[in-house]
Amino acid sequence: MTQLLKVHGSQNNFFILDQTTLTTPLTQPELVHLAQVLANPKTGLLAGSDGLLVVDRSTHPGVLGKMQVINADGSIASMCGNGLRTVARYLSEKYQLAKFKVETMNADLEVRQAADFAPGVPAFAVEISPVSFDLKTLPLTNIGHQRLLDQYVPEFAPGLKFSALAVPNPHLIAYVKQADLTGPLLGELGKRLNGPNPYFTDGVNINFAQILGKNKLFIRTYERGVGFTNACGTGMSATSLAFALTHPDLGTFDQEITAYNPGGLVKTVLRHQADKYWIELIGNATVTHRIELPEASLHTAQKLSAEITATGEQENYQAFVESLPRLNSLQVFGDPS
Ligand SMILES: N[C@@H](CCC[C@H](N)C(=O)O)C(=O)O
Repeated sequence: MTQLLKVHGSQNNFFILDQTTLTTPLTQPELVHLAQVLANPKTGLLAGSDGLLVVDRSTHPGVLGKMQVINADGSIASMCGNGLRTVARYLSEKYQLAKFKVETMNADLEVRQAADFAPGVPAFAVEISPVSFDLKTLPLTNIGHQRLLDQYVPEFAPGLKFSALAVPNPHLIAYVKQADLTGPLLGELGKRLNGPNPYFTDGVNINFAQILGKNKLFIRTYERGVGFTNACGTGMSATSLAFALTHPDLGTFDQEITAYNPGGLVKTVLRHQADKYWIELIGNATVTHRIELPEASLHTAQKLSAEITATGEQENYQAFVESLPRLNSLQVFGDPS
């Protein structure tokens, strides 16, 4: 029998599979197929997920493990901030370490255990980097700019100013009024820029943020490869950085920014050294279920008959979100699993 974990960061839900525990590790096509099956609310376990986080050994010196991110549609992402916190917790418990590095597609990133967010709500802090404003790295083409920071792009939506950056996965950001945060525009733009289009040829994560005050945002994300999620860790990191650069009176470096999202909240801390930016993302790393199933069924992703045990952590998480201020109709207070 093999164990999968169902986890979340701000109710951005994932399964974790540790390839090192298998007699025969899954091939890459098997992993992609498994991710699609597990994520699907009909074929998956526990109402599906936003993706699969694959843990493996790292060959890099001084790095404890490796994370691969597979989106719900089977596409591969270079990073996942909420997911990295949960992988950090998994590796921290496996190796009894509180601070270490995890290999991701483009960088070995620092992670550390943080103070619990609330009773029974463990939290981790993870490094989000490298950051790039060069539109070639997203890629974003055919808009006549090399960088996009708080500029009107009528091709995307008239009347909104956009910023774009890679952290290193691609993000498009707009600061909006509450009507646009909850209205249909984000979904329409998300579908358009993640289908065949001349601008984001590899798709993009789109973040609409409402400015709530000094160092305070509410962020809703339409994710590439997924659709609407309860939260996107890299999205909240990128949106916090763009906030401080475009609204320096309201967003500050080296201080905590609170980023509310439909699934809860995270804290971000923006850092800038020489010409380099990076972000510390701090938030819950919750394990909701432990799932035992035969290794063979993982290879085929068929007949996923599993023994599922709830950990009880979701009740603690729900008590935490219930204590948050009611900000809008997007907030998820029910049980997502
Ligand atoms: N939910 C994630 C981001 C996952 C990857 C994204 N969909 C992409 O394709 O870039 C996060 O918490 O950062």
